[in-house]
Amino acid sequence: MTRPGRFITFEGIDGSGKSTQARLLAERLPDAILTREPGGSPGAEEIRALVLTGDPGRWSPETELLLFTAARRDHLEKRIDPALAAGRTVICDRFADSTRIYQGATRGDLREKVDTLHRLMIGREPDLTFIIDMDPAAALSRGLARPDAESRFEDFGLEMQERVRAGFLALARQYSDRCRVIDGNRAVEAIAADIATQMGLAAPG
Ligand SMILES: Nc1ncnc2c1ncn2[C@@H]1O[C@H](COP(=O)(O)OP(=O)(O)OP(=O)(O)O)[C@@H](O)[C@H]1O
Ligand SMILES: Cc1cn([C@H]2C[C@H](O)[C@@H](COP(=O)(O)O)O2)c(=O)[nH]c1=O
Repeated sequence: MTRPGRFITFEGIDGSGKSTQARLLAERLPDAILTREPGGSPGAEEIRALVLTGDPGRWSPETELLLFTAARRDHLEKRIDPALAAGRTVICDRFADSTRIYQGATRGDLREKVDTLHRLMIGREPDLTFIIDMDPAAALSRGLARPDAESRFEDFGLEMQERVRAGFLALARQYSDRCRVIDGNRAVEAIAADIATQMGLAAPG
């Protein structure tokens, strides 16, 4: 019988190094698929383009919540659930915790709606979540320096990043069974070694 795979997510503020660390972990696990949100399936990538590009004031927090949830539902159906059912490890760069923080507690105060939609339409929680925590000013300057920066949420600036960081730290306390806070104010290799230890892997060589 196939053993259901493990579902591992990376969360944190924009520019904290989530994608870098998710990729490095995926490279160490031969059975892993690496994916991201919003996106990860063709339909969800289309929704990503809709929600992350264009005028930052285009969507209300409520509409954003619906768009991110629709993208997640498609991603789950088409990619995450089939991979887990096949016994693979799924490593996802952001998942429902981002909705809890951005739409639920930062851009809007929609916690109840976020929880209700999650229960009705998603239902899945990660087995393990790495929250990459770092100084928002440093993360913001990293992000803004990237030529490919597409996260329009970076436009909301430092104060927003600080609120998001506080939100993720509070979430880590709330879901302490699955969340591990990782100090992201370090070199890439040191962070990767920390994550490898938490995973029970040998430090990267
Ligand atoms: N520990 C680190 N030290 C210095 N630079 C880093 C570190 N980790 C990542 N970077 C660089 O910072 C930038 C952002 O990294 P990355 O894309 O991994 O972050 P992210 O959290 O996924 O960002 P976003 O959420 O905005 O997509 C990249 O240019 C990356 O090379
Ligand atoms: C999943 C998800 C994401 N967001 C925000 C968070 C980021 O600012 C962008 C995604 O950009 P990244 O470069 O891929 O990190 O979207 C959100 O507001 N709600 C969500 O559910």
